[in-house]
Amino acid sequence: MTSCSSPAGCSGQGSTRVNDTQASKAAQHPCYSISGHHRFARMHLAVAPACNLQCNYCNRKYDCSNESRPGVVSELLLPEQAVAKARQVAAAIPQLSVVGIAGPGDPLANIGRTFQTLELLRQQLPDLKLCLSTNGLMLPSVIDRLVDVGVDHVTVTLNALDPAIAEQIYAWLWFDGERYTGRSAAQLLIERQAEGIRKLTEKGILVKINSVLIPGINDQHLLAVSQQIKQWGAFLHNIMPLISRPEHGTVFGLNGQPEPEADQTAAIRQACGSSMPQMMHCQQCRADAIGMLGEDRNAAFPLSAVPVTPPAYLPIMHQRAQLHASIVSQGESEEADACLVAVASGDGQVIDRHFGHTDRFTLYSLSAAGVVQVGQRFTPRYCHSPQECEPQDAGQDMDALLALLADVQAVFCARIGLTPWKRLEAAGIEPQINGAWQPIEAVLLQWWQQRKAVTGEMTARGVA
Ligand SMILES: C[S@@+](CC[C@H](N)C(=O)[O-])C[C@H]1O[C@@H](n2cnc3c(N)ncnc32)[C@H](O)[C@@H]1O
Ligand code: SF4
Ligand code: SF4
Repeated sequence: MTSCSSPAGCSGQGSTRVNDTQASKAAQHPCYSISGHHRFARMHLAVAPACNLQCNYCNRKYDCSNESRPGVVSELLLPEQAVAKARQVAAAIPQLSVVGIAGPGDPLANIGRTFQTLELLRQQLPDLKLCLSTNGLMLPSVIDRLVDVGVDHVTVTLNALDPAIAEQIYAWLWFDGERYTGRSAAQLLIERQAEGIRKLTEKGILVKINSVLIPGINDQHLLAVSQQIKQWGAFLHNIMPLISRPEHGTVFGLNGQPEPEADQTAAIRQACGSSMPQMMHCQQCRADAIGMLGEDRNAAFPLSAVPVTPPAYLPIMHQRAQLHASIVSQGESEEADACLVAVASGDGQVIDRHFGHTDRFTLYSLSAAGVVQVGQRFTPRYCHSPQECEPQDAGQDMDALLALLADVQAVFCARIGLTPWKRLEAAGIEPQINGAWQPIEAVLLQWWQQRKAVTGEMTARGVA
């Protein structure tokens, strides 16, 4: 399996070692992986207008289709509109791998709209990575919901650990129906951010920390931030230069707070790189950006042009899986005997899930490039308890599951009932339980070598 020791080449002498599961999760996220950013696309859904915090560098009232900076959008979307648009974009941009919510306000200050969007995305686009960007104030309250809906990348903006510094950055916040200002607001925010980040990393969610570099306020403090987030298990640090123009109408812009020079940003990133891998390729995107990083195709997808009846998704998903398999295995998966297989695993290391109980399958491409993870697909669950593992009537949900997996050649799981076993075989998909409780990579490699040997023998004997 492809492995790396830092977030795919991001700068950082003191890179924490990254395990295979983390590396595979990051590889297809254009922000979390430097090698992924030329090859995979992202889409931000602007469903979250409100915020529970006021940063002195942010003004979301400013809306301009030509301007590219965080917090700016052309159109706000309702959850259903956002998901319809995501389906349209998924059909038009096959490199799409991630759909995220990054504002224009804070996703967790709009909890109803945010989770409705995430749940609809999970149901209708079961293979796309879900991502979220938040100030962290409400994080501790929603960790389990994020895990349940399958969000596995979260960005938290953490500008300071010291309340004396933080109170210069934030004007006020709302929490539990109360307004906080000054030191007490700063203290509360930092406590909630710390708790949220620790809980996310404990759950195995990849956490990226954004820190806005504000000269004269937190520039000397970001090394301490980098060191602390490493302790908390964050994956990547993204130091973003402050954007502070008077015409944006922010407190900092109007007060003449200077933006950092490029060499100051570079020097601070380099210093922080001794603690944490640094993101160097952030484009400080709009909250409705679409496409590869550095490009924004949002203008090509106005809400007025979103089809009322979106195209059927599964054929689009199957085609995209072939493309992504070819990208992650550097074209090797296009060879004749390359194939896609699905694995039921909870921890991404061992085949440990029952076919009928797993909430997701991990897809692997087997080719000359070896065993390479291609992504995940969330299941429409058809069996909800061990007593139900042999459904008398393998009906709708089993049909949906077979449609989800129609492009794979084998399914590896720890256990499977007789009825689904037969249904898989009838659909031309090989059920495999021989690798139960064993490491995924070794099992897949062995299966693939045996398969190649059999295919080679048949070819030699002239069997079609
Ligand atoms: C618009 S926010 C939306 C998500 C969430 N509310 C947050 O603050 O993390 C996305 C990112 O843009 C950053 N940002 C907003 N205004 C900025 C500015 N004027 N200069 C630099 N970064 C900015 C935020 O700090 C955050 O990391
Ligand atoms: S938390 Fe995010 S959306 Fe809210 S004011 Fe700060 S930057 Fe803007
Ligand atoms: S703002 Fe930076 S981290 Fe966020 S999507 Fe754009 S490139 Fe990625």
